[in-house]
Amino acid sequence: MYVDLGNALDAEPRLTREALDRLDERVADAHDRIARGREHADHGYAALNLPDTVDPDAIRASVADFDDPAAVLTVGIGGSALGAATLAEALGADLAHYILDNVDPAHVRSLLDSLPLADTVVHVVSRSGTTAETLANFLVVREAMDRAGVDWTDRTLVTTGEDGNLRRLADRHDLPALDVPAGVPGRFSALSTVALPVAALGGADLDELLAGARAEADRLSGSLFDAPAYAYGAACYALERRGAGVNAVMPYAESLEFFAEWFAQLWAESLGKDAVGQTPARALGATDQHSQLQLYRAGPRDKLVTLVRPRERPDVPIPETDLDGLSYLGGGSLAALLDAEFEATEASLAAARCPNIRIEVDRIDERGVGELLYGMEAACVCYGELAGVETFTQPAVEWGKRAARGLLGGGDFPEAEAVGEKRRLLVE
Ligand SMILES: O=P(O)(O)OC[C@H]1O[C@H](O)[C@H](O)[C@@H](O)[C@@H]1O
Repeated sequence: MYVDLGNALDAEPRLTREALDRLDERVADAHDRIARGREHADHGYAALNLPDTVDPDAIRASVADFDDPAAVLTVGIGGSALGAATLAEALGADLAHYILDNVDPAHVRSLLDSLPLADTVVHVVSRSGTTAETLANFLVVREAMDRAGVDWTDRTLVTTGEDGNLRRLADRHDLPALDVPAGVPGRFSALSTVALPVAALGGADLDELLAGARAEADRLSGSLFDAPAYAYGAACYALERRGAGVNAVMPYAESLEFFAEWFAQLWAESLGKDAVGQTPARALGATDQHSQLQLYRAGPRDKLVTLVRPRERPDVPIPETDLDGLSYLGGGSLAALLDAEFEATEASLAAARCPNIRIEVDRIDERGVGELLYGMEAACVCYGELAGVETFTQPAVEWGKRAARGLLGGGDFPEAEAVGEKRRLLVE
């Protein structure tokens, strides 16, 4: 992964090269803490060991019996869905991958009506094994398969923790079940049993994916100037402290659209604590040049824009045309056009002194995606160390989960009482 910080310097909010040099001493300390955490496989830090601790053979074996399914359905939410979505979109070009994360009944019904259930593999994922949305959706999927005369126990793979309702369900029906690795929070689990089965079903080379992640791990060092992941994490932290409370992540690749969503959870849930944090915004180049870019360039000076692209991509030629005014396009190619748009956006932000950072991988292939996901995770951990937050917890999310569970009669949760204390000012 390549990280270019040039346009992040001396913009507005203002980060100087000298400030980065000073921050580098703290990055060295952060790196020591991260290295120690990895060595002891402490909670969260263990995620950065995944390229070495995950067993790709076991993952390949877990999907080997599902030969060539027409579709794969991931039932999970948050970190238990977005990693699979990211990998499937980036690498599984021929894989028909669907996600059931939300419990919007209209969506669930229409998706189940359209899926070839007899030929669909269902991967149910929940680290805790208790998440209401995931368990409810799975019960609905099971029943839909039953009604369609499909033996769902033959079509289901589970990934979950040691105990919890999903583990009990898997045991009761003797379903194939993979373990969520110990010490790895959901949003850091893409390179594990949580998302790799879908990548394997899509024909991705898991060894290369992990090799990409390992290459990025090997670049972690005590200086942000030698470690692309730390360069990104530290620059984001420094810019946020100076007023860039928003980080708009804009990949110039359609197959990285889910990556931006995955990143949003990683950044928001890990770093949004103690009145600290950087709000992730999702954009897509070149599409959002024609919508959101206006705000990024000319709106409040509270933003960093992260531009992401592969250095090489497959191409499509643009046919020649004799239409005046279009001749500059004819004979060119879509990749050249997209790259020109990328360069132009970067330059337009720089000219307006809006801080932006360029992140590149060689290609959107297993190696590139492994580098990118691992690099962003390490960047996030580095940011968390510098900010002094508990990167690996999500108490605000848990609060809401308990309130919802209490409301549904799933136990005695005092958080549910807040529902009665809400204020209203209804205008009809
Ligand atoms: O994997 P699960 O236990 O079902 O959790 C799924 C998601 O639930 C919560 O909302 C957590 O805050 C997320 O970090 C997690 O990814």
